Amino acid sequence: MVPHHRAIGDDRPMTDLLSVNGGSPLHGSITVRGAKNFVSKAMVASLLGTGPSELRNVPQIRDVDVVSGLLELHGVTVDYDPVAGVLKLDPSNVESAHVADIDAHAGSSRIPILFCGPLLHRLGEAFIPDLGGCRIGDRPINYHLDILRQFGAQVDKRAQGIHLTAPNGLHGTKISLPYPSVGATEQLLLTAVRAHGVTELAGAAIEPEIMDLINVLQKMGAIISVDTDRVIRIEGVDELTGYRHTSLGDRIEAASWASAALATGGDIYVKGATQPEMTAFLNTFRKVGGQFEVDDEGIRFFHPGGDLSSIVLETDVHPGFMTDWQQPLVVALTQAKGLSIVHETVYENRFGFTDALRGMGATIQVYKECLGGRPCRFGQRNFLHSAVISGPTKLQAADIEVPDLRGGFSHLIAALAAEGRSTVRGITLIDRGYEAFTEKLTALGASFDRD
Ligand SMILES: CC(=O)N[C@H]1[C@@H](OP(=O)(O)OP(=O)(O)OC[C@H]2O[C@@H](n3ccc(=O)[nH]c3=O)[C@H](O)[C@@H]2O)O[C@H](CO)[C@@H](O)[C@@H]1O
Ligand SMILES: C=C(OP(=O)(O)O)C(=O)O
Repeated sequence: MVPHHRAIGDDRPMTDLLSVNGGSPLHGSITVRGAKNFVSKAMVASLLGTGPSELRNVPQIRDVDVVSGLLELHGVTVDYDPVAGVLKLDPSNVESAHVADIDAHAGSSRIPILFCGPLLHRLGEAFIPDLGGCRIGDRPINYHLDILRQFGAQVDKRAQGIHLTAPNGLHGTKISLPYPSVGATEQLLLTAVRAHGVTELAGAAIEPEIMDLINVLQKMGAIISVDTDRVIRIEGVDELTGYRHTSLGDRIEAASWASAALATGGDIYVKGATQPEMTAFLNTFRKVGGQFEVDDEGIRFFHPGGDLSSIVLETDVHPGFMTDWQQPLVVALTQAKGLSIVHETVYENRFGFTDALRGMGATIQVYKECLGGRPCRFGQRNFLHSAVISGPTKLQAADIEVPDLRGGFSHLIAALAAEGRSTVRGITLIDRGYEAFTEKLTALGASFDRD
């Protein structure tokens, strides 16, 4: 396993506090590599292969470390070159891991639940630790467990984690998801590709990261078709090989830097950002008043000067405006003229990070009603899932604590936009999904200390 470090090749430990001297626009060029929400899944897929796999464009983020550790516990040989971004995974000697070792990974990320199908196929049983991930809602795993049961798995919930077996093997089935969950769709794919017979999933999520996982599985020998009506069909096969694949870029990281450019009045070229995966974000960015230029290698995002415009926005599953883009963009909306409305329809509790923004002078109110669009699943319940942002407001420096991955990056953007010296605590959480972000801040001319 490769521990996450301050910079590629630099193994000094990092502190958890960043002091930011804000108030200056970010200017310059940075690179984003592979998508956190794809790379981790492609790593799990390697467990299904009879031979080694090679994944390229792999970023040095903590979620890669976590999944590497879990794979190693199961006997997979992991060899990661962070400079080249090449990850080699050899599953030739997959074995059951010690339960105590697995439990030690409790709370580390949400990826362990995706080990179920591959381990059941490989070993006939799976031990899964309690999941982690961002606390932005309840995040139940009922769809995952229902899917696994429908394939024929027996699920035993324990005081810590879950234990699964498949005494009669796993068999293709017909499933309809009540909501197009990304994780549940991936669960189904990783289980169906080697199940006996045909599986059909209606109501599937079709995020670009899922499409790239399908690319990987097809390279391994799987037979998968995707219809335009969110129906995915998989014909199970007896054996899958390893794969060689280059990850798609991280569209969430790219949008986060774009939002930082807008909030600070700056100009950032994001090498590795790609247009097709960011259509919904680019439309919104333009409506707010940001400008962008797309070329073959990336996208330049910049604030053209003048006022930004307020907007009405709803987060949604792909191809809509994704929820993970919401938090960084809200910081930019504090600088837009007028009232913006943001309706979060994917997670019921993703506005907690606005408390700190209010403390910095932003005018943001959160409501339990579905504002600005259609009613969503959270409407008749007690969740503060709509926000009204009134701007522009001058942000003031403050001492803030990182609540979660995207909320933390948003706080960082706010600190960079605010005049004066802010302290941002708990920034190692940001390492979970933003590669070398302090180096990128330096490249963009930010003034801060991390030591
Ligand atoms: C590692 C990773 O890829 N994380 C992403 C993934 O999370 P993740 O796969 O966890 O998100 P889901 O798409 O599954 O969740 C969407 C909604 O479905 C609900 N749900 C989900 C599963 C379930 O069994 N029951 C249930 O009710 C969730 O509570 C949530 O309200 O997709 C999200 C939506 O694009 C992104 O925000 C996350 O960054
Ligand atoms: C919610 C996120 O990730 P995770 O599912 O890993 O918590 C995210 O990347 O914004």
